[in-house]
Amino acid sequence: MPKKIAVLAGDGIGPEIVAEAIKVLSFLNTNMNLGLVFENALIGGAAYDAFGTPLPQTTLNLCKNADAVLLGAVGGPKWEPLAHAVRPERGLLGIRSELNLFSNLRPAILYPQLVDASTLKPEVVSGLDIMIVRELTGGIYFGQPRGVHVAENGEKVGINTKIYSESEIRRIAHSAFKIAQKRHKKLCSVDKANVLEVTELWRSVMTEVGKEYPDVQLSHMYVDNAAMQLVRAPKQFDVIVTSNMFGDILSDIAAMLTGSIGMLPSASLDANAKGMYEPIHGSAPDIAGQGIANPLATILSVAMMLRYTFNQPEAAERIERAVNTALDSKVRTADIYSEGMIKVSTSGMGDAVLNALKG
Ligand SMILES: NC(=O)C1=CN([C@@H]2O[C@H](COP(=O)(O)OP(=O)(O)OC[C@H]3O[C@@H](n4cnc5c(N)ncnc54)[C@H](O)[C@@H]3O)[C@@H](O)[C@H]2O)C=CC1
Ligand SMILES: CC(C)CC(=O)C(=O)O
Ligand SMILES: [Mg+2]
Repeated sequence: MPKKIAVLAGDGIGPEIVAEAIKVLSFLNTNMNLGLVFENALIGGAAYDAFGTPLPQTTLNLCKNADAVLLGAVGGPKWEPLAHAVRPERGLLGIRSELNLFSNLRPAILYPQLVDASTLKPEVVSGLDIMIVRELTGGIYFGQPRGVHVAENGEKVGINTKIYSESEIRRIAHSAFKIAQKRHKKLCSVDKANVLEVTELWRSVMTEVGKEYPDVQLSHMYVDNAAMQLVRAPKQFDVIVTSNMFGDILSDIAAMLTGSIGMLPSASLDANAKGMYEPIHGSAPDIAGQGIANPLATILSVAMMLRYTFNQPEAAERIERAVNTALDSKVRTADIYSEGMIKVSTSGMGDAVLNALKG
């Protein structure tokens, strides 16, 4: 039975980086007889332009019937004048929510070849390997009420609401503890429990769930301190678990420790590890169409897909080793380039990974 992958390239650099990931995955598909089939669909601004909605029903149906989804990125200045409800980003939030992808894994690993590209000193950052577990279908990006209203005094007010139920916190807690058990057994829950009641609940549920995982050392940290600690001494962390918006922000910080936001992949999983895989960055309108975007985050997202959804650890490791080999050969896209390296385009980097895979 073939396994179907829905491919949603999206906007901006999305199509450029997804093309490289598909190049790599197609090779492995044939070489290792993985039985994968691909089907493309529109999401985000591209879908809005074609159908007037950022998440067409046909795209949603395809994703629901697929075994996994590969996504590039959505959004861009072209769609910013639109009402929020039809903006590209709502298509992304919609698909995450419709597919119940509550557990977003964002590993931040510094490849040794990129130590000089990190914003931190080598002694602070070399060997960095942390996992951010971000709750993805709740919190302030989804809470109601939302919107801009005119108050009784005639003034406009903007409203977003951060809501978490106990069950939402409990399920992301279990995801994070299970991941920590397979790593160094250290979990740091990041919240703002000193100010926000919703995260006071977050902290108490984390502590309660922690009793079921006595082998994992649980700590708590306020998000402002966590942002600071990530750039002061990031190797103190093993696994971080946090809410939707805090995880969004902290993972962009963590990305720069690895040299570039173009290096960080992600897996967004439901309760059965059916998932959507995407780089953590956006559609990078400032460099779109120039063929200079770094495709490694998307290629590494495909490795996560093979590991988490298709249970093909050997195929995943082959991709990760090939990325290592490509970096050993000194090829660098502009975002991770330094003196003495060989500057390559988006497809040049994809080719380097492909050639490494071919051995
Ligand atoms: N998952 C998604 O689809 C996301 C979508 N967005 C959307 O993307 C659009 C642009 O957002 P920004 O805030 O500019 O964030 P962004 O992540 O798209 O770009 C931030 C900076 O990082 C650079 N960058 C990003 N990916 C790169 C790559 N692979 N290689 C080299 N450089 C890269 C960009 O050139 C830019 O200078 C917005 O519409 C935003 O809403 C933002 C984040 C995630
Ligand atoms: C639409 C945004 C929530 C996307 C984003 O910034 C992310 O998921 O990292
Ligand atoms: Mg983000």
